[in-house]
Amino acid sequence: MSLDLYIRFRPDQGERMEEEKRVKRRIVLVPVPAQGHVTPIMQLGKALHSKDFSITVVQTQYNRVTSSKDFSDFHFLTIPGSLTESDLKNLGPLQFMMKLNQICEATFKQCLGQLLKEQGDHDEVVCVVYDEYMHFSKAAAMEFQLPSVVFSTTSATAFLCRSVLAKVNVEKFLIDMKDVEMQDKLFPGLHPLRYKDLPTSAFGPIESMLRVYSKTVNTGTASAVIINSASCLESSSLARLQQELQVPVYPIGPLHIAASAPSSLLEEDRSCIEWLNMQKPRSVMYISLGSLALMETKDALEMAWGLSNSNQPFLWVIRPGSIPSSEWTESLPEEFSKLVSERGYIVKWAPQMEVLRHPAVGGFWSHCGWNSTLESIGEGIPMICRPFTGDQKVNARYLERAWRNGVQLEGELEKEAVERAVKRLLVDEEGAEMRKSVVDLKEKLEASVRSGGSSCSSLDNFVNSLKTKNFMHQ
Ligand SMILES: O=c1ccn([C@@H]2O[C@H](COP(=O)(O)OP(=O)(O)O[C@H]3O[C@H](CO)[C@@H](O)[C@H](O)[C@H]3O)[C@@H](O)[C@H]2O)c(=O)[nH]1
Repeated sequence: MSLDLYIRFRPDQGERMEEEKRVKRRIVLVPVPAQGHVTPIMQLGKALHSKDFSITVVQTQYNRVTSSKDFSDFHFLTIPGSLTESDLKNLGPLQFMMKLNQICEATFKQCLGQLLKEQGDHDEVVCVVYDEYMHFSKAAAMEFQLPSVVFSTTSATAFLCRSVLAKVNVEKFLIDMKDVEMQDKLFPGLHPLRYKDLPTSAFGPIESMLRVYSKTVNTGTASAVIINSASCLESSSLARLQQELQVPVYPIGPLHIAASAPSSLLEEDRSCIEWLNMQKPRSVMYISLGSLALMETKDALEMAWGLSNSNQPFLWVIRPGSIPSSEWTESLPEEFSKLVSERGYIVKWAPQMEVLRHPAVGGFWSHCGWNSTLESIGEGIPMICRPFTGDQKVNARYLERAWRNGVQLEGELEKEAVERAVKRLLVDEEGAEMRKSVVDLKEKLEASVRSGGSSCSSLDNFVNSLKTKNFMHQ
Protein backbone atom coordinates (compact mmCIF):
# COMPACT_ATOMS: atom_id res chain seq x y z
CA MET A 1 0.00 0.00 0.00
CA SER A 2 1.40 3.41 -0.97
CA LEU A 3 2.39 5.86 1.72
CA ASP A 4 1.33 8.88 -0.21
CA LEU A 5 -1.24 11.02 1.39
CA TYR A 6 -3.77 12.34 -1.07
CA ILE A 7 -5.46 15.64 -0.61
CA ARG A 8 -8.58 16.01 -2.61
CA PHE A 9 -9.73 19.42 -3.72
CA ARG A 10 -12.48 20.83 -5.88
CA PRO A 11 -11.87 23.04 -8.89
CA ASP A 12 -13.44 26.52 -8.89
CA GLN A 13 -16.16 25.65 -11.39
CA GLY A 14 -17.93 23.56 -8.79
CA GLU A 15 -17.80 20.46 -10.89
CA ARG A 16 -17.63 17.27 -8.85
CA MET A 17 -14.33 16.40 -10.38
CA GLU A 18 -11.64 15.43 -7.89
CA GLU A 19 -7.96 15.72 -8.43
CA GLU A 20 -5.35 14.08 -6.35
CA LYS A 21 -2.38 15.97 -5.21
CA ARG A 22 0.57 14.22 -3.70
CA VAL A 23 1.93 15.23 -0.32
CA LYS A 24 5.47 14.03 0.27
CA ARG A 25 6.06 12.68 3.74
CA ARG A 26 9.42 13.73 5.12
CA ILE A 27 11.56 12.07 7.78
CA VAL A 28 14.28 14.04 9.55
CA LEU A 29 17.40 12.03 10.41
CA VAL A 30 19.89 13.15 13.07
CA PRO A 31 23.20 11.21 12.90
CA VAL A 32 26.11 11.19 15.35
CA PRO A 33 29.08 12.75 13.50
CA ALA A 34 31.17 9.55 13.44
CA GLN A 35 31.64 6.97 10.67
CA GLY A 36 30.18 4.03 12.59
CA HIS A 37 26.95 5.99 13.12
CA VAL A 38 26.76 7.93 9.84
CA THR A 39 27.02 4.74 7.75
CA PRO A 40 23.95 2.94 9.17
CA ILE A 41 21.76 6.05 9.46
CA MET A 42 22.39 6.90 5.79
CA GLN A 43 21.48 3.30 4.93
CA LEU A 44 18.30 3.74 6.97
CA GLY A 45 17.64 6.94 5.00
CA LYS A 46 17.97 4.99 1.75
CA ALA A 47 15.65 2.24 3.01
CA LEU A 48 13.01 4.80 4.03
CA HIS A 49 13.47 6.73 0.78
CA SER A 50 12.72 3.53 -1.12
CA LYS A 51 9.44 3.43 0.83
CA ASP A 52 8.59 6.81 -0.68
CA PHE A 53 9.61 9.15 2.12
CA SER A 54 11.60 12.33 1.55
CA ILE A 55 14.70 12.52 3.69
CA THR A 56 16.29 15.49 5.45
CA VAL A 57 19.60 14.84 7.20
CA VAL A 58 20.39 17.35 9.96
CA GLN A 59 24.11 17.29 10.72
CA THR A 60 26.57 19.01 12.98
CA GLN A 61 29.42 20.96 11.41
CA TYR A 62 31.96 18.22 12.04
CA ASN A 63 32.12 15.03 9.92
CA ARG A 64 29.34 15.91 7.50
CA VAL A 65 28.16 13.63 4.72
CA THR A 66 28.09 15.64 1.54
CA SER A 67 25.35 15.46 -1.00
CA SER A 68 26.51 13.08 -3.73
CA LYS A 69 24.91 11.16 -6.55
CA ASP A 70 23.97 8.48 -4.01
CA PHE A 71 21.97 11.00 -2.00
CA SER A 72 20.86 13.37 -4.75
CA ASP A 73 17.25 13.29 -3.48
CA PHE A 74 18.22 13.92 0.13
CA HIS A 75 18.07 17.35 1.71
CA PHE A 76 20.98 18.26 4.03
CA LEU A 77 20.91 20.86 6.83
CA THR A 78 23.67 21.89 9.20
CA ILE A 79 23.12 22.79 12.85
CA PRO A 80 25.15 26.00 13.26
CA GLY A 81 27.87 26.45 15.86
CA SER A 82 28.45 22.84 16.89
CA LEU A 83 31.72 21.16 17.94
CA THR A 84 34.83 20.57 15.83
CA GLU A 85 37.44 17.85 15.28
CA SER A 86 39.78 19.45 17.80
CA ASP A 87 36.97 19.38 20.40
CA LEU A 88 36.72 15.62 19.80
CA LYS A 89 40.50 15.26 20.27
CA ASN A 90 40.53 17.36 23.43
CA LEU A 91 37.39 16.02 25.06
CA GLY A 92 37.40 12.36 23.95
CA PRO A 93 34.23 10.71 22.58
CA LEU A 94 32.28 10.50 25.87
CA GLN A 95 32.65 14.15 26.92
CA PHE A 96 32.26 15.19 23.28
CA MET A 97 28.84 13.53 23.10
CA MET A 98 27.75 15.03 26.42
CA LYS A 99 28.76 18.53 25.29
CA LEU A 100 27.26 18.09 21.83
CA ASN A 101 23.92 17.24 23.43
CA GLN A 102 24.08 20.35 25.61
CA ILE A 103 24.91 22.81 22.88
CA CYS A 104 22.75 21.41 20.08
CA GLU A 105 19.39 21.34 21.82
CA ALA A 106 18.52 24.99 21.20
CA THR A 107 20.10 25.25 17.74
CA PHE A 108 18.41 22.07 16.57
CA LYS A 109 15.06 23.49 17.70
CA GLN A 110 15.68 26.57 15.55
CA CYS A 111 16.74 24.40 12.64
CA LEU A 112 13.67 22.17 12.86
CA GLY A 113 11.39 25.20 13.37
CA GLN A 114 12.79 26.76 10.20
CA LEU A 115 12.33 23.51 8.27
CA LEU A 116 8.69 23.29 9.39
CA LYS A 117 8.08 26.93 8.48
CA GLU A 118 9.49 26.41 5.03
CA GLN A 119 7.72 23.16 4.29
CA GLY A 120 5.22 23.68 1.50
CA ASP A 121 1.72 22.31 1.13
CA HIS A 122 3.13 19.25 -0.55
CA ASP A 123 5.65 18.35 2.06
CA GLU A 124 4.98 17.23 5.62
CA VAL A 125 7.51 16.24 8.29
CA VAL A 126 6.16 13.04 9.84
CA CYS A 127 8.87 12.21 12.35
CA VAL A 128 12.40 12.79 13.61
CA VAL A 129 14.64 9.71 13.74
CA TYR A 130 17.67 10.41 15.90
CA ASP A 131 20.74 8.37 16.77
CA GLU A 132 20.36 7.26 20.40
CA TYR A 133 23.42 9.37 21.31
CA MET A 134 21.78 12.54 19.82
CA HIS A 135 19.02 12.56 22.43
CA PHE A 136 18.82 16.37 22.43
CA SER A 137 16.62 15.88 19.34
CA LYS A 138 13.61 14.65 21.27
CA ALA A 139 13.02 18.02 23.01
CA ALA A 140 12.66 19.78 19.64
CA ALA A 141 10.41 17.04 18.27
CA MET A 142 8.27 17.35 21.39
CA GLU A 143 8.04 21.12 21.07
CA PHE A 144 6.75 20.85 17.51
CA GLN A 145 4.55 17.86 18.39
CA LEU A 146 6.37 15.60 16.00
CA PRO A 147 6.85 11.92 16.78
CA SER A 148 10.45 11.00 17.52
CA VAL A 149 12.11 7.62 17.01
CA VAL A 150 15.37 6.35 18.50
CA PHE A 151 17.79 4.72 16.08
CA SER A 152 20.30 2.34 17.66
CA THR A 153 23.43 1.59 15.63
CA THR A 154 24.65 -1.13 17.98
CA SER A 155 23.39 -4.65 18.62
CA ALA A 156 20.26 -5.32 20.66
CA THR A 157 22.44 -7.10 23.22
CA ALA A 158 24.64 -4.01 23.62
CA PHE A 159 21.49 -1.89 24.06
CA LEU A 160 20.23 -4.35 26.66
CA CYS A 161 23.57 -4.17 28.49
CA ARG A 162 23.40 -0.38 28.57
CA SER A 163 19.89 -0.62 29.91
CA VAL A 164 21.02 -3.05 32.65
CA LEU A 165 24.06 -0.89 33.48
CA ALA A 166 21.94 2.25 33.70
CA LYS A 167 20.15 0.58 36.63
CA VAL A 168 23.06 -0.96 38.57
CA ASN A 169 24.02 0.07 42.06
CA VAL A 170 26.93 2.29 41.03
CA GLU A 171 29.00 1.82 44.21
CA LYS A 172 28.81 -1.97 44.09
CA PHE A 173 29.41 -2.03 40.36
CA LEU A 174 32.55 0.09 40.70
CA ILE A 175 33.90 -2.30 43.35
CA ASP A 176 33.08 -5.36 41.21
CA MET A 177 34.72 -3.89 38.13
CA LYS A 178 37.94 -3.20 40.06
CA ASP A 179 38.06 -6.79 41.32
CA VAL A 180 40.32 -8.77 38.96
CA GLU A 181 38.75 -12.08 39.97
CA MET A 182 35.28 -10.89 38.97
CA GLN A 183 36.37 -10.21 35.40
CA ASP A 184 36.03 -13.81 34.17
CA LYS A 185 32.72 -14.41 35.96
CA LEU A 186 29.44 -14.37 34.06
CA PHE A 187 27.42 -11.21 34.62
CA PRO A 188 24.04 -12.24 36.11
CA GLY A 189 21.28 -12.37 33.51
CA LEU A 190 23.46 -11.59 30.52
CA HIS A 191 24.83 -15.01 29.56
CA PRO A 192 27.34 -15.54 27.87
CA LEU A 193 28.74 -12.12 28.82
CA ARG A 194 31.32 -11.89 31.58
CA TYR A 195 32.03 -8.78 33.63
CA LYS A 196 34.93 -8.01 31.29
CA ASP A 197 32.64 -8.18 28.24
CA LEU A 198 30.36 -5.42 29.49
CA PRO A 199 30.37 -2.33 27.27
CA THR A 200 32.53 -0.15 29.52
CA SER A 201 34.41 2.63 27.78
CA ALA A 202 38.12 3.06 27.14
CA PHE A 203 37.44 6.78 26.69
CA GLY A 204 36.46 7.81 30.21
CA PRO A 205 35.61 6.77 33.78
CA ILE A 206 32.77 4.32 34.44
CA GLU A 207 30.72 7.05 36.17
CA SER A 208 30.66 9.26 33.03
CA MET A 209 29.90 6.25 30.90
CA LEU A 210 26.95 5.28 33.10
CA ARG A 211 25.61 8.85 32.84
CA VAL A 212 25.82 8.71 29.04
CA TYR A 213 24.21 5.26 28.93
CA SER A 214 21.29 6.26 31.10
CA LYS A 215 20.54 9.08 28.62
CA THR A 216 20.72 6.76 25.60
CA VAL A 217 18.44 4.07 26.99
CA ASN A 218 15.88 6.51 28.32
CA THR A 219 13.57 6.57 25.32
CA GLY A 220 11.48 9.25 27.08
CA THR A 221 8.90 10.67 24.70
CA ALA A 222 10.10 8.62 21.72
CA SER A 223 7.44 6.56 19.96
CA ALA A 224 9.62 3.65 18.84
CA VAL A 225 13.13 2.23 18.66
CA ILE A 226 14.67 1.09 15.38
CA ILE A 227 17.63 -1.21 15.69
CA ASN A 228 20.17 -2.27 13.06
CA SER A 229 19.95 -5.96 13.86
CA ALA A 230 18.01 -9.06 12.94
CA SER A 231 16.14 -11.63 14.99
CA CYS A 232 18.24 -14.51 13.59
CA LEU A 233 21.26 -12.95 15.35
CA GLU A 234 19.87 -12.10 18.75
CA SER A 235 16.25 -13.08 19.20
CA SER A 236 16.36 -13.41 22.98
CA SER A 237 18.03 -10.01 23.49
CA LEU A 238 15.48 -8.44 21.17
CA ALA A 239 12.62 -10.07 23.08
CA ARG A 240 14.04 -8.83 26.40
CA LEU A 241 14.60 -5.37 25.01
CA GLN A 242 11.01 -5.26 23.84
CA GLN A 243 9.93 -6.16 27.39
CA GLU A 244 12.18 -3.49 28.93
CA LEU A 245 11.16 -0.61 26.70
CA GLN A 246 7.72 0.94 26.75
CA VAL A 247 7.62 1.41 22.98
CA PRO A 248 7.77 -0.90 19.92
CA VAL A 249 11.22 -2.12 18.90
CA TYR A 250 11.81 -2.62 15.17
CA PRO A 251 14.84 -4.79 14.23
CA ILE A 252 15.30 -3.95 10.56
CA GLY A 253 18.93 -4.88 9.87
CA PRO A 254 21.43 -5.52 8.59
CA LEU A 255 20.88 -2.23 6.82
CA HIS A 256 23.99 -2.58 4.65
CA ILE A 257 22.37 -5.58 2.94
CA ALA A 258 18.95 -3.95 2.78
CA ALA A 259 20.13 -0.61 1.36
CA SER A 260 23.45 0.43 -0.10
CA ALA A 261 24.48 4.00 0.80
CA PRO A 262 28.20 4.76 0.34
CA SER A 263 29.03 7.43 2.95
CA SER A 264 32.73 7.19 3.72
CA LEU A 265 33.98 10.25 5.58
CA LEU A 266 37.59 9.42 4.70
CA GLU A 267 39.15 8.91 1.30
CA GLU A 268 39.29 5.23 0.38
CA ASP A 269 42.58 3.92 -1.00
CA ARG A 270 41.48 1.67 -3.84
CA SER A 271 45.00 0.51 -4.67
CA CYS A 272 44.48 -2.30 -2.16
CA ILE A 273 41.97 -3.93 -4.53
CA GLU A 274 44.70 -4.26 -7.17
CA TRP A 275 46.96 -5.77 -4.52
CA LEU A 276 44.19 -8.20 -3.49
CA ASN A 277 43.76 -9.20 -7.15
CA MET A 278 47.28 -10.64 -7.01
CA GLN A 279 46.66 -12.83 -3.93
CA LYS A 280 45.43 -16.42 -3.74
CA PRO A 281 41.77 -17.12 -2.87
CA ARG A 282 40.97 -16.89 0.87
CA SER A 283 44.61 -16.35 1.77
CA VAL A 284 44.52 -12.74 3.03
CA MET A 285 43.93 -11.50 6.55
CA TYR A 286 42.21 -8.09 6.43
CA ILE A 287 42.90 -5.92 9.48
CA SER A 288 40.89 -2.84 10.41
CA LEU A 289 40.03 -1.26 13.73
CA GLY A 290 37.25 1.04 12.52
CA SER A 291 37.11 4.80 12.87
CA LEU A 292 37.82 5.41 16.57
CA ALA A 293 39.95 2.63 18.12
CA LEU A 294 43.55 3.35 19.06
CA MET A 295 46.58 1.04 18.96
CA GLU A 296 49.67 1.03 21.19
CA THR A 297 53.07 0.87 19.46
CA LYS A 298 53.94 -2.36 21.26
CA ASP A 299 50.70 -3.99 20.07
CA ALA A 300 51.36 -2.88 16.48
CA LEU A 301 54.77 -4.54 16.70
CA GLU A 302 53.47 -7.80 18.18
CA MET A 303 50.82 -7.88 15.45
CA ALA A 304 53.41 -7.26 12.73
CA TRP A 305 55.61 -10.08 14.11
CA GLY A 306 52.71 -12.52 14.40
CA LEU A 307 51.34 -11.70 10.96
CA SER A 308 54.77 -12.00 9.38
CA ASN A 309 55.44 -15.34 11.12
CA SER A 310 52.09 -16.72 9.93
CA ASN A 311 53.36 -16.54 6.34
CA GLN A 312 49.94 -15.34 5.18
CA PRO A 313 49.47 -12.12 3.19
CA PHE A 314 47.69 -9.31 5.03
CA LEU A 315 45.97 -6.03 4.21
CA TRP A 316 46.20 -3.64 7.16
CA VAL A 317 44.26 -0.39 7.58
CA ILE A 318 46.22 1.95 9.84
CA ARG A 319 44.09 5.04 10.23
CA PRO A 320 46.01 8.33 10.63
CA GLY A 321 45.97 9.27 14.33
CA SER A 322 45.19 5.73 15.51
CA ILE A 323 48.66 5.31 17.02
CA PRO A 324 48.79 7.86 19.87
CA SER A 325 51.31 10.69 19.39
CA SER A 326 51.96 9.71 15.79
CA GLU A 327 50.52 11.27 12.64
CA TRP A 328 50.48 7.87 10.98
CA THR A 329 53.14 5.11 11.22
CA GLU A 330 56.24 7.30 11.42
CA SER A 331 56.72 6.75 15.18
CA LEU A 332 56.87 2.95 14.76
CA PRO A 333 60.36 1.41 14.90
CA GLU A 334 62.10 0.47 11.63
CA GLU A 335 61.58 -3.18 12.46
CA PHE A 336 57.86 -2.64 11.76
CA SER A 337 58.42 -1.66 8.10
CA LYS A 338 60.67 -4.68 7.58
CA LEU A 339 58.09 -7.05 9.06
CA VAL A 340 55.21 -5.78 6.95
CA SER A 341 57.09 -5.18 3.70
CA GLU A 342 57.22 -8.80 2.52
CA ARG A 343 53.61 -9.96 2.77
CA GLY A 344 51.73 -6.93 3.97
CA TYR A 345 49.97 -4.02 2.30
CA ILE A 346 49.12 -0.96 4.40
CA VAL A 347 46.52 1.70 3.63
CA LYS A 348 45.07 4.61 5.60
CA TRP A 349 41.45 3.73 4.80
CA ALA A 350 40.04 0.97 2.62
CA PRO A 351 36.80 0.42 0.68
CA GLN A 352 35.89 -2.12 3.37
CA MET A 353 32.79 -3.64 1.81
CA GLU A 354 34.64 -4.27 -1.44
CA VAL A 355 37.58 -5.74 0.46
CA LEU A 356 35.36 -8.14 2.42
CA ARG A 357 33.68 -9.23 -0.81
CA HIS A 358 37.01 -9.92 -2.51
CA PRO A 359 37.69 -13.66 -3.08
CA ALA A 360 41.27 -13.28 -1.78
CA VAL A 361 40.11 -12.31 1.72
CA GLY A 362 39.84 -15.25 4.12
CA GLY A 363 39.67 -13.59 7.53
CA PHE A 364 38.97 -10.24 9.19
CA TRP A 365 40.95 -9.03 12.23
CA SER A 366 38.55 -6.52 13.69
CA HIS A 367 37.86 -4.35 16.73
CA CYS A 368 34.30 -5.70 16.32
CA GLY A 369 32.41 -2.45 15.81
CA TRP A 370 28.81 -3.40 15.04
CA ASN A 371 29.02 -2.34 11.37
CA SER A 372 32.20 -4.34 10.78
CA THR A 373 30.64 -7.31 12.57
CA LEU A 374 27.53 -7.21 10.38
CA GLU A 375 29.57 -6.61 7.23
CA SER A 376 31.89 -9.53 7.97
CA ILE A 377 29.03 -11.93 8.71
CA GLY A 378 27.21 -10.58 5.65
CA GLU A 379 30.17 -11.64 3.48
CA GLY A 380 30.71 -14.97 5.23
CA ILE A 381 34.14 -14.04 6.62
CA PRO A 382 35.29 -15.45 9.99
CA MET A 383 36.93 -13.00 12.39
CA ILE A 384 39.79 -12.49 14.80
CA CYS A 385 38.23 -10.38 17.52
CA ARG A 386 40.29 -7.79 19.36
CA PRO A 387 37.75 -5.37 20.85
CA PHE A 388 38.94 -1.96 22.01
CA THR A 389 35.99 -0.40 23.85
CA GLY A 390 32.26 -0.37 24.59
CA ASP A 391 29.89 -2.59 22.61
CA GLN A 392 32.84 -4.12 20.71
CA LYS A 393 33.48 -6.40 23.71
CA VAL A 394 29.88 -7.61 23.64
CA ASN A 395 30.10 -8.29 19.89
CA ALA A 396 33.42 -10.13 20.25
CA ARG A 397 31.97 -12.44 22.89
CA TYR A 398 28.92 -13.14 20.74
CA LEU A 399 31.09 -13.81 17.68
CA GLU A 400 33.13 -16.36 19.58
CA ARG A 401 30.51 -17.94 21.84
CA ALA A 402 27.07 -17.42 20.34
CA TRP A 403 27.65 -17.36 16.57
CA ARG A 404 30.90 -19.36 16.64
CA ASN A 405 32.59 -17.57 13.79
CA GLY A 406 35.26 -15.66 15.64
CA VAL A 407 38.40 -16.21 17.69
CA GLN A 408 38.89 -13.70 20.45
CA LEU A 409 42.41 -12.56 21.37
CA GLU A 410 42.36 -11.57 25.03
CA GLY A 411 44.90 -10.10 27.42
CA GLU A 412 48.37 -8.90 26.44
CA LEU A 413 48.90 -9.15 22.71
CA GLU A 414 51.79 -11.50 21.93
CA LYS A 415 53.22 -12.43 18.58
CA GLU A 416 52.83 -16.19 19.16
CA ALA A 417 49.12 -15.80 19.89
CA VAL A 418 48.69 -13.59 16.81
CA GLU A 419 50.41 -16.14 14.58
CA ARG A 420 48.29 -18.96 16.02
CA ALA A 421 45.03 -17.06 15.57
CA VAL A 422 45.84 -16.19 11.93
CA LYS A 423 46.66 -19.82 11.15
CA ARG A 424 43.54 -21.09 12.94
CA LEU A 425 41.42 -18.95 10.64
CA LEU A 426 43.27 -19.19 7.35
CA VAL A 427 45.06 -22.54 7.41
CA ASP A 428 43.49 -24.96 9.90
CA GLU A 429 40.36 -27.09 9.57
CA GLU A 430 38.89 -25.00 12.40
CA GLY A 431 38.82 -22.00 10.05
CA ALA A 432 36.88 -24.00 7.48
CA GLU A 433 34.34 -24.95 10.19
CA MET A 434 33.98 -21.32 11.22
CA ARG A 435 33.48 -20.35 7.60
CA LYS A 436 30.65 -22.89 7.31
CA SER A 437 28.92 -21.46 10.35
CA VAL A 438 29.34 -17.86 9.19
CA VAL A 439 28.07 -18.69 5.69
CA ASP A 440 25.02 -20.24 7.32
CA LEU A 441 24.42 -17.03 9.27
CA LYS A 442 25.03 -14.93 6.14
CA GLU A 443 22.22 -16.79 4.38
CA LYS A 444 19.89 -16.21 7.31
CA LEU A 445 20.73 -12.50 7.31
CA GLU A 446 20.06 -12.24 3.59
CA ALA A 447 16.72 -14.00 4.06
CA SER A 448 15.77 -11.62 6.87
CA VAL A 449 15.95 -8.54 4.63
CA ARG A 450 14.21 -10.21 1.68
CA SER A 451 10.47 -9.85 1.16
CA GLY A 452 8.74 -11.85 3.89
CA GLY A 453 11.88 -11.92 6.07
CA SER A 454 11.75 -10.70 9.67
CA SER A 455 13.70 -7.45 9.14
CA CYS A 456 11.86 -6.62 5.94
CA SER A 457 8.50 -7.12 7.69
CA SER A 458 9.71 -5.11 10.66
CA LEU A 459 10.56 -2.17 8.38
CA ASP A 460 7.12 -2.44 6.78
CA ASN A 461 5.53 -2.48 10.22
CA PHE A 462 7.44 0.64 11.18
CA VAL A 463 6.40 2.39 7.98
CA ASN A 464 2.77 1.37 8.51
CA SER A 465 2.87 2.56 12.10
CA LEU A 466 3.76 6.05 10.87
CA LYS A 467 0.37 6.15 9.21
CA THR A 468 -1.56 5.63 12.42
CA LYS A 469 -2.85 8.82 14.01
CA ASN A 470 -1.74 7.93 17.51
CA PHE A 471 1.81 6.92 16.53
CA MET A 472 3.09 9.59 18.90
CA HIS A 473 1.32 8.04 21.85
CA GLN A 474 1.96 4.36 21.27
O1 LIG B 1 39.24 1.24 6.19
C1 LIG B 1 38.06 1.25 6.53
C2 LIG B 1 37.64 0.96 7.83
C3 LIG B 1 36.29 1.00 8.11
N1 LIG B 1 35.40 1.31 7.15
C4 LIG B 1 33.94 1.38 7.47
O2 LIG B 1 33.74 2.12 8.63
C5 LIG B 1 32.67 1.57 9.39
C6 LIG B 1 33.20 1.36 10.80
O3 LIG B 1 32.14 1.04 11.64
P1 LIG B 1 32.30 0.05 12.88
O4 LIG B 1 32.88 -1.20 12.45
O5 LIG B 1 30.97 -0.05 13.55
O6 LIG B 1 33.38 0.72 13.80
P2 LIG B 1 33.52 2.19 14.49
O7 LIG B 1 33.86 3.16 13.47
O8 LIG B 1 34.48 2.01 15.59
O9 LIG B 1 32.03 2.43 15.08
C7 LIG B 1 31.53 3.06 16.24
O10 LIG B 1 30.12 2.91 16.07
C8 LIG B 1 29.63 1.56 16.05
C9 LIG B 1 28.13 1.62 15.86
O11 LIG B 1 27.53 2.28 16.93
C10 LIG B 1 30.01 0.83 17.33
O12 LIG B 1 29.62 -0.52 17.24
C11 LIG B 1 31.52 0.94 17.56
O13 LIG B 1 31.88 0.34 18.78
C12 LIG B 1 31.93 2.40 17.55
O14 LIG B 1 33.32 2.55 17.78
C13 LIG B 1 32.26 0.28 8.71
O15 LIG B 1 31.04 0.48 8.00
C14 LIG B 1 33.39 -0.01 7.74
O16 LIG B 1 32.98 -0.61 6.52
C15 LIG B 1 35.79 1.59 5.88
O17 LIG B 1 34.98 1.84 4.99
N2 LIG B 1 37.12 1.54 5.60
